[in-house]
This record gives sequence, structure tokens and C-alpha cells, in this order.
Amino acid sequence: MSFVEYSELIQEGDVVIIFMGHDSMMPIKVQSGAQTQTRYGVIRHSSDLIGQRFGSKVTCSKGGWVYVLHPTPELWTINLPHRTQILYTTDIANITLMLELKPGSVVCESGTGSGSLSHSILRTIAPTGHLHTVEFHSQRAEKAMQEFKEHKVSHLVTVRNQDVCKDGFGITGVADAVFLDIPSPWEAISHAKKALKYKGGRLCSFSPCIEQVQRTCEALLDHGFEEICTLEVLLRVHDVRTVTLPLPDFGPEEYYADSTQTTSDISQEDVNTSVICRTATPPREMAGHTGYLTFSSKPRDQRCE
Ligand SMILES: C[S@@+](CC[C@H](N)C(=O)[O-])C[C@H]1O[C@@H](n2cnc3c(N)ncnc32)[C@H](O)[C@@H]1O
Repeated sequence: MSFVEYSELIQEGDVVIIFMGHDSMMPIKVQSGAQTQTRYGVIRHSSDLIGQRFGSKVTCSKGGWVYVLHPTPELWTINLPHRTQILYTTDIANITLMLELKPGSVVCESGTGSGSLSHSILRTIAPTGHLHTVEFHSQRAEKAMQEFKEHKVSHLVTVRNQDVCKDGFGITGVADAVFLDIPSPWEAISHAKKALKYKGGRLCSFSPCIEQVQRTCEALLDHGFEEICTLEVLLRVHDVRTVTLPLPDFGPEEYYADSTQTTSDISQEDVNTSVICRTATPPREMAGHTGYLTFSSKPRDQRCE
């Protein structure tokens, strides 16, 4: 199992997502001889998991069943152990699109945090790209390295335990894109510029407060970045329900005289009845603020042509 390649069968050491419902999942590491307790009973790793197909239905000791899913970055984001605030898939999808990430991209990221975004970046840039991720909290950097190894993506990522605002990303002129999720991104813009390719590249900074956005935009302008644009991505979940609606009033009966349908074709019952239909309504209020995403482009460095 790897986060960047699909495997058919579950093996010792794999991470498996135990799916008990859309809002009830947990990640487990498969170890022969180990057991995992669920509300449906025990799952025995040796007999119930190892050698089974990813996606199978597994019956637990109390007779209930769960699905055993192959991990994906999306499933990891909603199941990972939180060491920090994390980015969720709605923002991650836009970051991936707007940074123009693709297989082979070289990307810089800081801070690594809990590695939620890192896993999505890695899946997108595999098999030939590379992620340089910088985290100044030593235990978080250590834990991220360990997870990348367990998830078989460590060949695609370099974790540096340093302050990105002081020491930068540790590379010069090779990145296609830079992503910042730190409290003072404006202090890292010069380092981002240095890390990006001489022919240019894309930058994104995530900040929850508009004052942080303002300072970052000023720093981006000072360093010659172009196409600066800030987005807030809101997930609008529509509520699907059944409603009863009165039939529309098409006016007095004589109006039917000109139509192909005559009044005798329409029964009084039809005219007076309501229709039952399925409808979807958006929420009246949106309490979904995560943060602002500020994107910009570094233009080609004229001096290096
Ligand atoms: C909100 S978390 C990042 C979460 C990450 N984007 C994710 O999706 O899991 C911010 C991280 O940045 C780190 N950090 C803050 N300032 C930093 C700096 N100057 N250099 C390196 N890391 C920094 C913090 O230690 C923290 O782990």
C-alpha cells in the first residue's frame, strides 16, 4: 500500500481506513497478531485483514461488519491525528488547481503541520515530482517524516526542520510552486521567490485573517509578484428535501381557447391539486470560513535569460 499507488491486497504494515459510516471511520496500521476494537466487535488483523482485498466487507466478532478501505489523501485528511489546524479538501482542491500542480512538479510548503495538504500534493506530483516541506517544530517535523515513510511516499519528499522565515526552503531556483500556511507569510516571501524557478512559478498563501492577507499582498508586490488574487472558498451544502407546491395559476379558463389543449381536457381535480417534488435549497447563512487563499505568479527573471 502506498498513498500514491493503489494495491489490491492488504499487507502487514499497511494503513487501512476502517469505514463504519460516512461520519465514523478510523485509520489503523495492520500488524500480524494485533486486534482492533470497534463498536461491531473485534477485527483480527491476521485473519480478517492480511491478504484481504482493499474495499472488502469484514465481519467483526459481534457479527457487525465494516469496510476496509485503501487510504487516499482525502480519507487521510478526515481521519489523520491532528497535531495542528489542518487544511481540508475544499481548500486543497483549489490550491492544487491554482498552483497548477501536476506529475513532476517541484513544490515547497511551510509549515508541514499535520501533513494534510502534504499528502494531497504528493499524490498529485508523483511519480517524478518532489515536495520540500519546512516545519520549525521539531516533533511535528519528526512525526511527518515517520508518516511519509509509513505511507511509502518518503522518496518524494524532503522534510526540513527549520524556520522558513529565517532559513528559507533550502533550495534555489527549482520550485514550480510554493505554498505558505504560517502566521507571518510576508516574512517568507523573499525565500519563496528564491526557491521558485528563474523562469517563474506560482505562489499561494493561506491566512485566516484579512490583516495577514494585506501584509502578504504588500510583500508580494514589493518582491515583484504579479497576478495577485485572493479567494475565499466556501462549501455550500444544499439541503435536499421533498416539498408540496401548489400548481401555478395560468389565468382564467378562456385563455385555453388559443392553445392546443382545450378546457375539457383538464379536469378540475388537476387544476386544484398540488405537486410533490424534490428540491435542493442552499443554506441561508454560511458559517464556513477557513481562511483566505492568496495566489500570485513570479514572473520570469529577466537577468537569468
Ligand atoms: C496550521 S499548521 C499547517 C497545517 C498544514 N497545512 C496541514 O494541512 O496539515 C502551521 C504549521 O506551521 C508551522 N510554522 C509556523 N511558522 C513557521 C515558520 N516560520 N517556519 C516553519 N514552520 C512554521 C507550525 O509549527 C505549524 O505546524
